[in-house]
Amino acid sequence: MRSGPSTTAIRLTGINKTFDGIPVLRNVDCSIAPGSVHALLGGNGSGKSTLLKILAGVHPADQGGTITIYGRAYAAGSYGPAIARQSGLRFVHQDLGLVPDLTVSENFALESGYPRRAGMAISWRGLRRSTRQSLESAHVDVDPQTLVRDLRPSDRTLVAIARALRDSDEGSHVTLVLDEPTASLPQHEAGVLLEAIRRCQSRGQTIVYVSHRLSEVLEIADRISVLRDGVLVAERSTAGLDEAQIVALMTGQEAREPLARGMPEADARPVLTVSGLVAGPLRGVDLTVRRHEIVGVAGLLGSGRSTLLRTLFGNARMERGGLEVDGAPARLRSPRDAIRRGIALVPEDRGKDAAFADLPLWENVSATAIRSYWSGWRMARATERRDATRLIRTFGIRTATPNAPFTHLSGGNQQKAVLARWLRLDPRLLLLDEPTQGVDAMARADIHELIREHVARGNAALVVSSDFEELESLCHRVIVLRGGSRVAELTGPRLTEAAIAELTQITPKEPTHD
Ligand SMILES: Nc1ncnc2c1ncn2[C@@H]1O[C@H](COP(=O)(O)OP(=O)(O)OP(=O)(O)O)[C@@H](O)[C@H]1O
Repeated sequence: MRSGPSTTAIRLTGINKTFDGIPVLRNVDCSIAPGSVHALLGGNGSGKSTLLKILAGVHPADQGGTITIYGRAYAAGSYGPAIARQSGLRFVHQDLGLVPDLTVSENFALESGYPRRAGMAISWRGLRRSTRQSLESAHVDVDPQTLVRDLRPSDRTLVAIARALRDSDEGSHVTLVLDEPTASLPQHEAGVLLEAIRRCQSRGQTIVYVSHRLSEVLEIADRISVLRDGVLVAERSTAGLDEAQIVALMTGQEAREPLARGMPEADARPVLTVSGLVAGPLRGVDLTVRRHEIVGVAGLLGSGRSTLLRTLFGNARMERGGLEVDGAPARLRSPRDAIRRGIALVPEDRGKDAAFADLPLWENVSATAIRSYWSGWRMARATERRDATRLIRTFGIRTATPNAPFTHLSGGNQQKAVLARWLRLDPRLLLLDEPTQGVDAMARADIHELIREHVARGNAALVVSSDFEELESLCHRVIVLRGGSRVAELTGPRLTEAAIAELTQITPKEPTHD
């Protein structure tokens, strides 16, 4: 740890934030020690991102609080992005802000500008050199000439970190703030990132870090601060803490036991039978999903896992193969065909693919059922709204009002809303792509329970997830895809997180896109 006069890197005192008259952060006091890894935890919607945005100067806090960085105090109301930057704060947000079709150096130049030679021509060599230096000093082993889209996911995050740290001088006070850096990474790639965080810490940098992966937090963080409904309810060392204690801090209640994974009958009728499916990267995949069954699909990026779901939802062209739904041959040429056959898809990117971002929450929940409110000459809007409001309650979606725009909901609540919308159609086959990415431990348990209840009613689910722990705890069976082929199936005692991780990774080099 660096020696210096200040025993606190960042101190927040009396921070309040109100959106449209609704308090989101209430009198938050929080201290972060220099050279520590400090995790900011809390359920979906508890106020973590809002607090980080206040620290970045993106959202102004309400008048009255103070932000102190290495001994310099700023009134929260007059704090802004320039002060954050001058004070050595560097942010990496979840959507890394990298342009996939530009090279790593060009992405660096987007923020720092292009170096110029005399005569004002861009010095491409100078740009590559300075980018290489920044990557080397952050120990990131990536060629500056590579296109960002060709990098593996953990390298993209490392590049974003190196870019954030690029002009931070040795010995200066730097605080790296990471908002859910491992949320979209498969477990083995998350490990690479945690290593990078440890290296930053060993160089004396302070790291503030938001994550829902509690095992990871216990592995890497020195201290945690826990927000519950906008109030900071605990700040303590991770020494001696376990996951159940953290969940109890986040919820104010004892941790719940997960529901048992009931086994489907071996001779249950197939809901879906796929034979010899060829589509995009998929090279002849066979698959059966039965009533009462949750089947997981594991594979690295490029294995074909998302193409499989898209094809089954009529969103990607099936080049060859056979498909049966409930024992009858099916041709799924569009999502409409799929929905008619009782198939629903909850996609991975709920912001882009799944939601009507500007519409209120209740209309988003209602979107799949609009026709049932059309009575020939007018829409029964009041009934529609009342039903949606009931669903919002049943699904435990936390919102101040059903009228809130979808984008104002926190990540986990957005995911529950999208799930609510599809489950109300009672689909025979529910397709889920990364169902709990960015979702807190409690909402994750709720979502798993909703999926289990749905299949218990005689339906089936097919789940793609990079979170192998999720596949182990949720699924009855997991198939492993590699390079477009099905290479293994795990059931019973062989279905473990470790076995899935090993089987997905055997080939070292695979394309990076589905
Ligand atoms: N721009 C906004 N306008 C109105 N309300 C907002 C806005 N941004 C966030 N909120 C509300 O503030 C509360 C806190 O949201 P925030 O995104 O900080 O939660 P979070 O702890 O980061 O959640 P998650 O873990 O799901 O990302 C939520 O109720 C959210 O709906």
